[in-house]
Amino acid sequence: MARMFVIKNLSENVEYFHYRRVTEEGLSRCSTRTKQKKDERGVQTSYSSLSTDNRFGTFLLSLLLTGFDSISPSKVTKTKKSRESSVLHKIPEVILENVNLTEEYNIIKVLAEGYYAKIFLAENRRTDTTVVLKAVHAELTSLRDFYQEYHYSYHLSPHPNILSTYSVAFKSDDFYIFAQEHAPYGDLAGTVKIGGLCEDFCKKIAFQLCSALEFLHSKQLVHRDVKLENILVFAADFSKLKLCDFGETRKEGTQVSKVKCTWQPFLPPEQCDALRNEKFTCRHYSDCWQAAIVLFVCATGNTPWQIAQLSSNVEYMNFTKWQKRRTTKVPIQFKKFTSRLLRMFRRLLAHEPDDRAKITEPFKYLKDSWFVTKSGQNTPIERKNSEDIYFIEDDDDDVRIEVDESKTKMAKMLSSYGLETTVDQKTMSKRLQEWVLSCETDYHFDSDEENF
Ligand SMILES: Nc1ncnc2c1ncn2[C@@H]1O[C@H](COP(=O)(O)OP(=O)(O)OP(=O)(O)O)[C@@H](O)[C@H]1O
Repeated sequence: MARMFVIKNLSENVEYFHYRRVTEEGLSRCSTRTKQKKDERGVQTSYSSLSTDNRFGTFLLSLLLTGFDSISPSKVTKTKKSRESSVLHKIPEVILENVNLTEEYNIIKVLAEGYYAKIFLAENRRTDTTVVLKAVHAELTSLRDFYQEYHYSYHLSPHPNILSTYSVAFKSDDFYIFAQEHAPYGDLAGTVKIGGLCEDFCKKIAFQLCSALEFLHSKQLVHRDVKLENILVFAADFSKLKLCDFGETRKEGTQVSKVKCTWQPFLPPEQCDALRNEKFTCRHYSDCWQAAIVLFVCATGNTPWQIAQLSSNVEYMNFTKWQKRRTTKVPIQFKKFTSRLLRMFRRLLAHEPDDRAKITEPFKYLKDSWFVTKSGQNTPIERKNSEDIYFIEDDDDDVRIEVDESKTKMAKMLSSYGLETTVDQKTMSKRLQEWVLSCETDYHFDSDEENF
């Protein structure tokens, strides 16, 4: 009984600890979120506390005590950063309790099954709570790797766009298992249709995905496997999404090898040529690349290329030519996008990792139009009255958009006086061609064209 009391208090303190972390990050919705987690975890904790007379109790205590580090009075002199990294980057050694899965849970169905893991929708027989159990094949995964995934999943849970993981982890037969909340609409891969989603949905996805990744990056963590299958949907209108699967998550700067069983079109160029076990440094720029590919797929229903390899892929080669302004021809698969969104893709999909924009880049474009309208117009809608800072950049793209706007205004004014200003593009191109051919100098066209 006394032990149960201790655990309950500890779990409350963990909630307090999470609350502190969330507020320190300045995240909104933290109080409701914390309350919700407390309810969810309350149920789970009661399950855990019933089993305290075994080794799992010890492991749980050590986990909870790790969380305590940051509020222990003896550690108050530690800086915020070192406190966080001592909790987040220290993966404790654990011994998992053996649980009879079918005795404890009623397995409702298998949600997904891969090479390494099975995902069950299950109901706890004692508490009647529905949870998702991620069961990792013990033969194919070391206990340390399993626990690392669980540790990151659990400690990143406070963010509203990261899947909540409960304080329940155990071993059952050939599986290491931990429990998470259930996403009723599955993952993004199952919801993105041919042709892609509407602009509004794409923006919601961009905001939530990048918020989650920004949170990870602020903790010096890199997800490394950002793809549609790892973004779970909680609302049909995409107003609630959560990032999951932290199995490949590593600390920034560590030596890693290629993610196993990954989908090639999502690999950043610097990883395409890496051999299977070749080591390279883990950098957050790979998440930026993958997030851009996710957004591209959401917007179009396709990946922009099969592999980001200059030597073997024409689509990627054409894209880099345009990106480096060696041609003004926008790659066909990007034609759907406005100049603003093209700019975002150009910056997030930079070939060199160091040239790539940060994960917060998409936030700059949330008030712009993303898709070219049917009439072929390429003008951002909400710019005119927008007071946001995103347009006050000293950048050639923005200057150009200002010019476009002035042109539109001028055209409107002239047409109100009966003056037609529309230009026949074909005639103009022909005249331009003739003029170029008539010039003796070998002209080099700069990229200062419509889509930059
Ligand atoms: N909490 C959940 N709610 C609903 N569906 C889920 C949940 N967790 C996982 N899934 C489903 O299971 C799939 C696999 O989950 P997850 O990525 O965690 O497993 P994995 O074995 O690490 O996958 P992979 O290694 O192939 O990326 C997800 O793409 C999703 O469709």
